[in-house]
Amino acid sequence: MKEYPILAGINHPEQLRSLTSKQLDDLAQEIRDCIINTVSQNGGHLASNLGVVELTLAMHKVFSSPRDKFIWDVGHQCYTHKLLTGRADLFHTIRQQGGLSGFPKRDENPHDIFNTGHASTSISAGMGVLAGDHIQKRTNKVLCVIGDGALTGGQALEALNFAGHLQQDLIVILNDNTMSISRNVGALSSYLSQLALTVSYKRFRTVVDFTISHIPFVGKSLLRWVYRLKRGVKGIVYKENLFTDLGFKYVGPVKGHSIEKLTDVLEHVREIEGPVLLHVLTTKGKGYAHAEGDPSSFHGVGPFAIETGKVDPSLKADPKTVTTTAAFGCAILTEAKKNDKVAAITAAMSSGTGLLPFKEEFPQRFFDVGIAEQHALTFAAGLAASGMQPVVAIYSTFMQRAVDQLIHDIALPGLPVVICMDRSGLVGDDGETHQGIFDMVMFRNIPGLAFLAPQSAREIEMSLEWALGANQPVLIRYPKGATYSCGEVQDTPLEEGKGVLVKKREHSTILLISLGGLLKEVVSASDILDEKGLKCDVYQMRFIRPLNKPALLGLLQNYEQILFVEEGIGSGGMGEEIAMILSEKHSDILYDHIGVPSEFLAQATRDQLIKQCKLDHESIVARVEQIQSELRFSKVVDMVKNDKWSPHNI
Ligand SMILES: Cc1ncc(C[n+]2csc(CCOP(=O)(O)OP(=O)(O)O)c2C)c(N)n1
Ligand SMILES: CC(=O)[C@@H](O)[C@H](O)COP(=O)(O)O
Ligand SMILES: [Mg+2]
Repeated sequence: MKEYPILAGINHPEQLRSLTSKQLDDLAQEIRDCIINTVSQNGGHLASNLGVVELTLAMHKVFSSPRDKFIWDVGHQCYTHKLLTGRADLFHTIRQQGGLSGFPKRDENPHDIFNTGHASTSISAGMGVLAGDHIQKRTNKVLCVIGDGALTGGQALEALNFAGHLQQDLIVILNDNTMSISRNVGALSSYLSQLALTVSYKRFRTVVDFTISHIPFVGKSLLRWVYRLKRGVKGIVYKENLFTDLGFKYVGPVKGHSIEKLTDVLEHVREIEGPVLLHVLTTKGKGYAHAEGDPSSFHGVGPFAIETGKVDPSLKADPKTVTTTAAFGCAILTEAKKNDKVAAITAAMSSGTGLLPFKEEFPQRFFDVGIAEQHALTFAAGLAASGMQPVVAIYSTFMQRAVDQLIHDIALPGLPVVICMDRSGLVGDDGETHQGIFDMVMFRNIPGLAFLAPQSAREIEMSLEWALGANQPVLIRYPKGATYSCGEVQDTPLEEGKGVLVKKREHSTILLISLGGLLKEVVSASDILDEKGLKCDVYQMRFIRPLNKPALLGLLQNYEQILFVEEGIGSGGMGEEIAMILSEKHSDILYDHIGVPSEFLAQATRDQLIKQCKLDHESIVARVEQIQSELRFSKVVDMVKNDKWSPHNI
């Protein structure tokens, strides 16, 4: 911390109160440098964090955290808050295994009042905390910081509705940088831009006030006329707006990069009774030219070189590697070229889900609905009801938002909506909130829904083609990162309910079954086992539902031992279903299954998490060997029991 002398002296945010204005500005610069340096090494949400340095400093100066409670929507902008609340020393560990989380976490620090990661929850949570504090006769303040992107989420609007009704002293700070991950979209976003124009209006008014009012005789009436004209021309409502209509007091818009100004405004806001919305205008990426110039690319980044803003060449993926995201982006383009009914929908994740090429080529059939997963699914259902073939591209973790829409609006009426879930399985450094490990246990038993799990680029292509021809709801899940293929055998055409035997060895008695994004680990394990003299085959499940049970049983009966490996929660997962299918017919086959433990998994790299969950190739080998030795042991016991013991018999 030597390079950040002021920051190093801050152990508690109260200390900010003794700093001069100049020291606070210097501290803001130190914090920016610290965030840029750390994120350039660990990766993280750079642009969003750089945008709220001054706002966070002013909040901590005016209010008394943790007595006053700060709730950060999404939570990806909490780095300055972490740095000011006794975590500066550990900041270099952010988003790393065993280190600080990239999001607020209650069990990490008492200043983290509420865990976040998924968008649009802060106002609901803040209302709950405030109502609870009120009942318990506490007099603290509750502040929710929500971005213009997160405000597009339905839950945020439900909460505004409730806050306006309850009329408790909630402070909502709207951090408006006109950006979601990509440029923010929707009527609300346009409305906020209109509202933001009142800043220039106010400045204009000050100048006009002074000059016109000094004109003899006509000055005052001319001034009134100019105000009217200005309002009329830009359609600006100066005081009343959507928020005041909902029962909030509205303050702003305020420029968000002067600590002094923000401090003044927050001191004023602190005294207001009833719910208040402070509208702050910030620049995403503020203070780092590369991020200001391209805030989308610097929203969430991996390690990069500070000078150039580019990824360190030594860390770049092999250019031949095709990611699952790119494979899907390519596949949907191919389908859309063949079929003009194919439409694509994203909930504010056009870049992350690989839909940018589609958006470019078919803008009429592309819909970014904002951070609104529930709406995305029911909107897709509506498109399907009108005869279109909608494809929703979404992260597995965000599908959790839309379970009822999937069941009630899509599966129940059997509407042909295809849902492509990227980042299914272990995602890594975003941690608990973003792991895509629940989708299989949540969705594998929904009637009428087909569910596929491709691995290679060709399989992603075939799965989408199959789904669009199936005339039923279909879910397709694929992992984060590179596609994986065992070669030509994996290009075998897709057959409903069946997988593919990707490794076949002579006289093998062991079968490894892979489901999800772990085929590479499973194949490596089989190679190691083969070298050790344990012959095993590898089967890749392509369908989670429907399953062709006779075909599956026909395959399974050829083996003495089967190990099922899935990248999803093991308890209640497919491994258990296979156990049941097998036990009905072949209870003599030794069967075991491994999956992700039923736990919330904190941040680490994807590879570290695979190891931690004992799903890596070494752990798979160890598991097979352990079962083999148990098998040998039970054979010996049987022989001894039957008086047939001989070392040559095992
Ligand atoms: C439910 C949900 N959907 C999608 C996301 C992915 N996501 C994270 S941040 C973000 C944009 C947020 O924009 P905004 O609230 O304006 O914050 P900014 O990054 O501009 O500071 C999105 C879409 C998420 N975290 N949660
Ligand atoms: C905070 C958030 O939800 C997103 O920014 C998410 O971190 C994106 O993940 P990817 O980097 O995998 O697209
Ligand atoms: Mg924003």
